[in-house]
Parts: sequence; C-alpha cells; structure tokens
Amino acid sequence: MTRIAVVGGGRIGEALIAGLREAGTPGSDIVVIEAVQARADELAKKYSILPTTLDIGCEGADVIAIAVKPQDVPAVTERVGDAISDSVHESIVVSLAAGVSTESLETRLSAGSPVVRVMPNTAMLVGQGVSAICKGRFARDEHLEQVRSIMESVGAVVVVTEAQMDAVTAVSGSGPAYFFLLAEALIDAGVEQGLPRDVATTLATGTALGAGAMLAGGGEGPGQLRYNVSSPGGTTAAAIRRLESGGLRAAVADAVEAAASRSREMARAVIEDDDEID
Ligand SMILES: NC(=O)C1=CN([C@@H]2O[C@H](COP(=O)(O)OP(=O)(O)OC[C@H]3O[C@@H](n4cnc5c(N)ncnc54)[C@H](O)[C@@H]3O)[C@@H](O)[C@H]2O)C=CC1
Ligand SMILES: O=C(O)[C@@H]1CCC=N1
Repeated sequence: MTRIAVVGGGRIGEALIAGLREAGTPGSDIVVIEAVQARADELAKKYSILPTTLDIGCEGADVIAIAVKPQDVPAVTERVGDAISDSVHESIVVSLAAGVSTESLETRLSAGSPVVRVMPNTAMLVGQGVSAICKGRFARDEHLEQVRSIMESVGAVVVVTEAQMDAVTAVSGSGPAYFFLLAEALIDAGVEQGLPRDVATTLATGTALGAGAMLAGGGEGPGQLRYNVSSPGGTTAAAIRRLESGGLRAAVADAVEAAASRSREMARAVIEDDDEID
C-alpha cells in the first residue's frame, strides 16, 4: 500500500487521480489537497477520495505529488517541506511541473529529502499516459522505483536524465495537444469535403486510435507504416506531398524547439526568483 497525497487537483492532478483509481488504487490511499474548495469537493465525490489540508495530507504520505502550476511550485514545496520536516515517516516529494528542477525543490525541503521529477501527460486520465522520470540528488534507486511503479499504473514510463526533461516536456508533455490539433484539422477538412461533422469526428478519432495502436505494436516504424498506406500514384502520396511542401516536418521541429526553449525559460525564472529571495 502506497499512500499518495496529490497537491493541486487541476487537469494533471485529476488525470493522475483518475488513472490511479482506474488502475485499482483504493480511494482510501489517495488524498487531494486543492486550493479551490468546490473543485476539491468535486474530485472527492467523483473518485471517492478524501480532500484535506496540506499539513494533514502530507502526514504519513509515502508520495507527495505536486501538481500545481510551475510558478506556484516553490511556495507549495516550502509548505510541504514544513509539513514533513519533523516527520519520522519518509515521504518522496514528486513534482509533475514543467520547468522546475529537482535542485530548486531540494532547496525548499529539509536536507537530504528524496525528490523525483516526473513529466507526465494528460493521457494518464485513460491509463495511456507516458511519463519520463528522473531522480534528484538525494533520491535512491528504491525511491525512483516506487515512483516508476505508481506512474506505470497510469501508462508507460521511461527513465531520463534531468538534462533531457525540457525535450521530454516538448515531445510528450505537450504532445497530446499536437495530436488534438491535427485531429481538429482533419475533422474540419473532412467537413469541408462534405462529410457531416459527427461522421468526420468518428473517422478522425478512429484513425488516430488505429494509427496509435499500430505504432505502439512496435512491429514496424512510422516510416514503414506510412509507406504501407501510400500506394504508388495513389491518394496518400498526393496528400503527403502537400503536407511536406506545406512544411509539416519543419513546423513540428520548430514547435518542439519552442516548447523546449519555453521549458528552459521557466526553469530560469524559478532560479531568478530564488536569487531574489537569497
Ligand atoms: N496539463 C498538462 O497537460 C500537463 C501539465 N503538467 C504540469 O502539471 C502542473 C499542473 O498543470 P495543470 O493541471 O494543467 O494546471 P491547473 O491550473 O489545471 O491545476 C492546478 C491546480 O492547482 C490548484 N492550486 C494552486 N495553488 C494551490 C495550492 N497552494 N494548494 C493546493 N492547490 C493549489 C489550483 O486551484 C488548480 O486546481 C503544472 O506544473 C504543469 O507544468 C505536466 C504535464 C502535462
Ligand atoms: O503547457 C504546459 O506548460 C504544460 C506542461 C506540459 C504540458 N502542459
């Protein structure tokens, strides 16, 4: 039994809670600490979990998962640090925030506190998330493994170095939004071609699901899978040529670069705030 306290019941906090509940974690093992009372009540009812205060929620928690906005993480971490500083029970402090380093968390906790950084994505909600995890200076392998096992219950997990976290955030943290944008565009294009919107939505959604399953099947890579759809002189080749001449690859590379760069910028903003406090 692992007791998990989720601090911040927004979109990612809810995705984690929903995924854990779906995977069979008992509601009695999860507490939520959420600043907006109505939201806390909503989550409590929906997932049969207990809403509580930070001090009470952190008491005896094996894992404290911080899922507030990056700019709120420093203040929340300090409060978590105060709440667990005298505890004999060891808690792993996990941050799910973009652009907040393990070092910045560690400086706000008692010396030697184990910290693990996670970059999840919202597909945790349906148990299909993908998370990258890395440990801080004081976390041991067993801490990383404990967090890995929690995150594996809501999707796939890879272990990365902290230096890779900005790229991870840009690829899989933000990634679902890129696919949703493509789905929107495909649906709109289908409607433009005369399909009713509900039919275009069913087709685009089913296509995304099928393509995802084929990719995840692992037999053939994305290039080969695409060649398999592209009959010589056929419709797919005509469409792909337009996507390539429209700059799809370059746009994706630019987008991922912009997201990674924004993640680094957010990390610098936290460091500058730290310098101001010092
Ligand atoms: N939304 C996403 O797809 C992803 C988000 N993340 C990270 O997850 C974190 C949360 O993002 P979202 O869920 O999208 O934001 P959100 O704004 O939906 O949720 C944040 C929640 O924290 C609550 N909150 C704020 N201060 C609090 C406090 N002191 N105590 C308790 N609750 C407090 C807010 O009321 C809100 O419900 C961010 O750091 C983000 O970088 C990471 C990967 C993906
Ligand atoms: O947009 C963001 O900043 C968060 C982090 C990754 C996905 N959403």
